[in-house]
This record gives sequence, C-alpha cells and structure tokens, in this order.
Amino acid sequence: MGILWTKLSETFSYFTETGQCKILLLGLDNAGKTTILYKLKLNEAVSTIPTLGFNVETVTPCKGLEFTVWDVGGQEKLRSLWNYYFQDTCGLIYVVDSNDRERYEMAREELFRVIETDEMREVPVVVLANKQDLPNSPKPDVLAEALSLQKLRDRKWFIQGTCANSGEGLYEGLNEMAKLVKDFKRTRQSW
Ligand SMILES: Nc1nc2c(ncn2[C@@H]2O[C@H](COP(=O)(O)OP(=O)(O)OP(=O)(O)O)[C@@H](O)[C@H]2O)c(=O)[nH]1
Ligand SMILES: [Mg+2]
Repeated sequence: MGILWTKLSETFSYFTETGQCKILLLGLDNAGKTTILYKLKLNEAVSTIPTLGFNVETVTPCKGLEFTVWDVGGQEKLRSLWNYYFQDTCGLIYVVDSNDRERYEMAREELFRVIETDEMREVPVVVLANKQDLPNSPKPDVLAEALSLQKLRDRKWFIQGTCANSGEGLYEGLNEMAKLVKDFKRTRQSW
C-alpha cells in the first residue's frame, strides 16, 4: 500500500456511510487519464497506449468509501461515446494536459458538452491540470481561466495541478473529489 493510500485513508476516516461512487475520468486524448488511473490503483507509473474503449478500476481508500473509476478513451472519434457512461456518475475528474495550450479551447468545449447534459447536472468536477512537470506547463489558475471554470453555476468544482508519473497532486485532487462527492450524495438523497 503506497503512501498515497495511507494518506487517503487517514483523511477519509470521516466517511462512515457505506457507499460506492462512480467516478468518471474524462479528458482529451494524451491528457494522462490512464496513467493517473494506474498510478492510483497500483502506485506505479505504467506505460500506456491510447485507450480505445475504457478501463475501470475500483479503489477503496478506506472502509465505507469505494470509487469505481471509469477511464474512457479521449480520442476525437471516441468522445461521442462518452455519453454512454454518464448515468449514475457521482463525480467527474477531468484531466487536461497543461502543456497542450493549443487544445485548451477544445478541452473547454468538451468539458462543457459533458457537464451541460441532464445526467451530469450538479455532478461535482475536479480538474487535474496534469503534466505540471513539463517546464512550459502553465499553473492551474491559468488553466482554470482558459476552461472558464468560474462560469460554472450550481456545481462545485476544484482544480489541482498534478504529475501523473510521480503522483504529485493526485492525493489532493482525490481528497477534494471525495468531499465533493459526499456533499453531492447528500443533496441527491434529498431530491
Ligand atoms: N511528462 C508527463 N507525461 C505524462 C504525465 N501523465 C501522462 N503522461 C504521458 O502522456 C502520455 C499519454 O498518457 P495516457 O495516460 O495514455 O493518456 P490518456 O489520457 O489515457 O489518453 P487516451 O487514452 O488516448 O484518451 C503517455 O506517454 C504518458 O506517459 C505527466 O504528468 N507528465
Ligand atoms: Mg487512456
């Protein structure tokens, strides 16, 4: 068990209700989604190939909290299939390659296309500004502006800089996702 999960277990000790949460891991191709998924699952920097379907892994950071994380391929021709994964989603982790400025606009459009659907209404969003290790990667606040995150209404969001290879920032991003999901589930129960 890596240090990442040890820290998560400590932080999540307040989760007493039994609950499984479906978490969607989306973003453009090459953003680093699969690298993140297996860093979380195995605490290893695996070598990846572009995802043509999906990967799904369960992660149990502590008793009573289970994330079922769906990592769906982000190539352009696959994005129209994302909709098939939306049902019953409790949280969206949206991964962006911070170094890929040319595609910020495309990343923004795809994010809004997802969250403006009925099924994703009010689902909390954690944006991972990945590849912070690359020297020209802008900081997360630059990405937040480029993605127009401040325009998000009726929805909680958070942005976190990450490096999937080293795992830096992943714990903080997941910690926040867990808190937002907990609030979201409470709200849903009162619908
Ligand atoms: N430098 C650096 N490279 C990364 C980082 N995260 C992922 N990569 C690399 O980026 C490339 C794409 O990573 P993937 O995890 O396969 O990307 P993906 O988002 O799953 O891509 P699709 O499956 O096509 O949607 C790989 O060569 C990774 O090693 C990071 O934080 N820093
Ligand atoms: Mg992938």
